[in-house]
Amino acid sequence: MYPIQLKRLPGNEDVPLPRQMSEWAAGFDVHAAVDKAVVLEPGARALIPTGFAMAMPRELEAQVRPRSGLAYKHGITCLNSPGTIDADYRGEVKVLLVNLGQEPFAIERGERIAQIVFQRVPQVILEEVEELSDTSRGEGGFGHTGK
Ligand SMILES: O=c1ccn([C@H]2C[C@H](O)[C@@H](COP(=O)(O)OP(=O)(O)OP(=O)(O)O)O2)c(=O)[nH]1
Ligand SMILES: [Mg+2]
Repeated sequence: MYPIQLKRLPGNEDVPLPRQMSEWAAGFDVHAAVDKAVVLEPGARALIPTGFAMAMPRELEAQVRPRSGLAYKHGITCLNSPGTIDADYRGEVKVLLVNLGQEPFAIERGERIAQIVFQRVPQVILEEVEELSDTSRGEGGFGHTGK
């Protein structure tokens, strides 16, 4: 169990903090902290505040992912999916939504707009070399094994 600290930002006492909607849910739903409804026209995008900031252990990241219901019913998804929240980020968590549907969509205050999933990030060291190890794939990629 990793401790995650959530800080509610001023003026957002009425906006729920992220929460699981079922006991074993991987994602914690996050809520829109818009002052008034934001209408996303088809093709438009908007950066939606969530009313909280957080701190997590260094070995974690949080991914901001779309909710499948909003995507399926309304074409609303996260443009930069999955969004990356770095462990050292202390600003307000925001969700970059885009409307890929055919109709305008209103995002209301308090509405669940996305979900965050916590992941462990391996610590790595990058090193520059002259040669890479041989493999049977070599430089093949982008469909070279067939359709
Ligand atoms: O969906 C997102 C994606 C990012 N962020 C915040 C947390 C993250 O740590 C920071 C930077 O995100 P990212 O590294 O994806 O963006 P960048 O364009 O590389 O910005 P920066 O130069 O600030 O790293 O923005 C969010 O609140 N929501
Ligand atoms: Mg970055």
